[in-house]
Amino acid sequence: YTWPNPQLDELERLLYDQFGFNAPGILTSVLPCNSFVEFNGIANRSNAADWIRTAYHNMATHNVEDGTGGLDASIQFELDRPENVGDGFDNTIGFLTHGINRYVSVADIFALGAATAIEQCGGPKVPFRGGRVDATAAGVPGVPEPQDSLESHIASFAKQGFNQTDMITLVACGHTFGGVQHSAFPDTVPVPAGLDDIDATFDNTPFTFDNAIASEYIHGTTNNPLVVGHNDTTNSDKRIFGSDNNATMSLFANDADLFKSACGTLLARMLDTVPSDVKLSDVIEPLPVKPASMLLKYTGDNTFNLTGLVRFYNMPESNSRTVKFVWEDRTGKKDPSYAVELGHTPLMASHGLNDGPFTALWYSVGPITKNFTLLDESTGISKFWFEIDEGDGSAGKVEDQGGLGFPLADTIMVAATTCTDTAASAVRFDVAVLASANPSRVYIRSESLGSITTAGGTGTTITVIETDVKPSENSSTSGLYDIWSIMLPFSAFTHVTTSDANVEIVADVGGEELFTASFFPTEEFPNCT
Ligand code: HEM
Repeated sequence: YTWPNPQLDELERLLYDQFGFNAPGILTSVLPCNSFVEFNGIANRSNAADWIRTAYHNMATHNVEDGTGGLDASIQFELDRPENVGDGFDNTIGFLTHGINRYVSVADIFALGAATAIEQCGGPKVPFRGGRVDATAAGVPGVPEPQDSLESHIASFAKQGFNQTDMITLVACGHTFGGVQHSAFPDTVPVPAGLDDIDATFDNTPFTFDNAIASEYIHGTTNNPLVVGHNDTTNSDKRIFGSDNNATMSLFANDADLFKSACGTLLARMLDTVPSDVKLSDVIEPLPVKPASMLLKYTGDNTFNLTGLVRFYNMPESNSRTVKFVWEDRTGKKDPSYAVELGHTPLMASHGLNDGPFTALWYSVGPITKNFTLLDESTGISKFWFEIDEGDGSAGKVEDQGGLGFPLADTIMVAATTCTDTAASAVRFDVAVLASANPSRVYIRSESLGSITTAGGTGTTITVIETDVKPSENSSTSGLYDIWSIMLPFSAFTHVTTSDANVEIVADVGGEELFTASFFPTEEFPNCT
């Protein structure tokens, strides 16, 4: 995709900036994979298993015939059903909803959580698409249960869009993690004397993705409580795994790579099973060159202050490299003076999922001592790109998004006089508006989180808020820019999130939507005096 795209930028960041510099750190709370969540002291529980099971149970009520159900976060309202017994769903919802905002739905973070758990804990790469839409009520029931017959399981998976081989595969891919808990399935997992609860694992490696689920089953060494449980009625894995005379499970037992790649494909299909009116994005690949938080501030003394970062994906550290930030002015003119060298220290490195030995390096827009670049108000900026010189005699390289450049409109920007009014629990946004651009509308885009409570549970809602900014009296501070202002209460943009998607300023100019980078107003700007 092309930068900037607030939704895809945010999802890309959650996927690929997992560790190190500027990492949001939401999804890595799955680590370590044997992270034992203290649920009444039950060993063998893990976030990874819970996150994967939650995604499956949410998806499992999809109906291919009428296109309803799928990964739509409706599970939040379905926790009173016998088919959703167990505390793993609450655990997952509690963790993962920290990562939501107006660009990341609850359903997307459920899918991201499952994909990350699988990949970080030894599993295949699960190609990720974004754009899931949250349901606001429970869907129809229909998650398969262990006591159901094989015929009913085959029919249930067919309704979800999976054939019998897919069913065997998907159950094995899921049940390579975790196990069955006594408290949820007392009949299936009896508790030894002296213990309140136990978790009987599906294989001997419940915290990692591997083909032990298949090899132990095929070699007759399995303790899987859904295969060798004392009550054959609930031995659903036994019936499912054996339903093609063990053909599929034998293949998986003998070929770990085959199992891994089959799971990569099917788990991606599982996560991409959404109501038919939802359109998912293309698979999100890391952007090779990704600007982040490129925020222009209007200083009022004939300059703009530009802060921001750029991430170069898969770039090794080098002492001899120089990276230049080069721009074009408001009118599209270039000039040798429109360039500045970027700052970098070896600490400015990050990495993503465990799918290869790569590092991403970050550079700061401006020398590291200042971390900003001053631009001239009279000439401004319209787009930028990067020029990389490895300092080893090789030819320099231009990174300009395939010739497009990276657009940066100076039509609207936040003014440095923006401030926090603690007494009023609000932020006064001062917005510098390029008078000649004559925008038909300027507004602040933010969100508020709410909730819907039903008999089956409480779900989080994300409401986008648009607050219009109006021209203020005595607003003109220079011939070029006017300052428009609005007070916005904290309630419109503060909530539990460690993501940096917070507010942005948007302008409609000649039918085009221009927007600033997202920023945290209360962090970026001082108290009003
Ligand atoms: C016929 C289909 C299935 C049945 C009957 C079934 C049944 C079960 C049962 C009874 C548990 C124990 C839950 C608990 O004690 O809290 C469980 C756990 C689990 N299931 Fe399934 N399952 C099925 C398919 C799947 C699929 C397709 C996946 C994912 C791809 C999956 C992923 C998991 C995971 C990861 C756990 C472990 C949860 C934990 O340890 O907290 N299951 N399943």
